[in-house]
Amino acid sequence: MSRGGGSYGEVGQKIDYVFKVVLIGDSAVGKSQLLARFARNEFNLDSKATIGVEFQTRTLHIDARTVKAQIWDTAGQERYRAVTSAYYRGAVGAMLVYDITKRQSFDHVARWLEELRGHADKNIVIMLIGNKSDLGTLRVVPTEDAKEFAERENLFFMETSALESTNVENAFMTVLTEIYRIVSKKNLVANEEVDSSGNSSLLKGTKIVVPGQEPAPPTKASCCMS
Ligand SMILES: Nc1nc2c(ncn2[C@@H]2O[C@H](COP(=O)(O)OP(=O)(O)OP(=O)(O)O)[C@@H](O)[C@H]2O)c(=O)[nH]1
Repeated sequence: MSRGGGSYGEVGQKIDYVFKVVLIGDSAVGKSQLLARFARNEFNLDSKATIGVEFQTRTLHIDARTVKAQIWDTAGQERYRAVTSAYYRGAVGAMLVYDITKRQSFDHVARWLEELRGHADKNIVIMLIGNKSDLGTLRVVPTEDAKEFAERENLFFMETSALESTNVENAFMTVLTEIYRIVSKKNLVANEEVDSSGNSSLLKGTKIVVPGQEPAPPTKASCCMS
């Protein structure tokens, strides 16, 4: 996340903030398709497993500010995953995804949360996502179970369908708006703490990504249902 003197986006637009948000969760729960839907409004039913890591960006406006959402995606499968610490570094938001038709993907959510909390900033905004809500007849994870888990763990929660484009925009915008809310509140209180490199440190302990200096990818409960 960043706030600096400002940089300019693809169309010469001034960027006020860059928010890094990571996608995590088991393989095949739909992380890449949620990203494709949010970043490009696309969906691919024959999506291949992610190998390594990639990110996509989308520039949007929150409260008259220009925010670049930088959404990172890695493989759910251990052997294809990116280097964990590098993946979480600088993240100010996380989407923890499970598949409402795969019990195991929900049972693993606690483990993902543990990894996330072990590596990411403690102020990170987390959204639990039950994806594939279009497959209602195959549902094995009751909405209530996930909602209770999210409330207990203090996470946002939504069920989405990347296929039908249900709640995808809502889920990402909720996280990005919450990040923005925290940042602007801190901004008001602290009137910007500035570290030795000149970066403002608005989320305590969070590494700030200066606009225009996106890191290269490493090599190798409130609830809403619509
Ligand atoms: N019915 C339905 N299928 C979906 C949805 N989202 C993703 N899929 C399908 O689920 C499969 C896996 O989707 P991916 O987005 O590749 O899953 P992933 O979590 O990125 O998987 P890894 O890269 O292995 O971690 C693909 O066949 C997608 O088309 C959805 O909302 N509804």
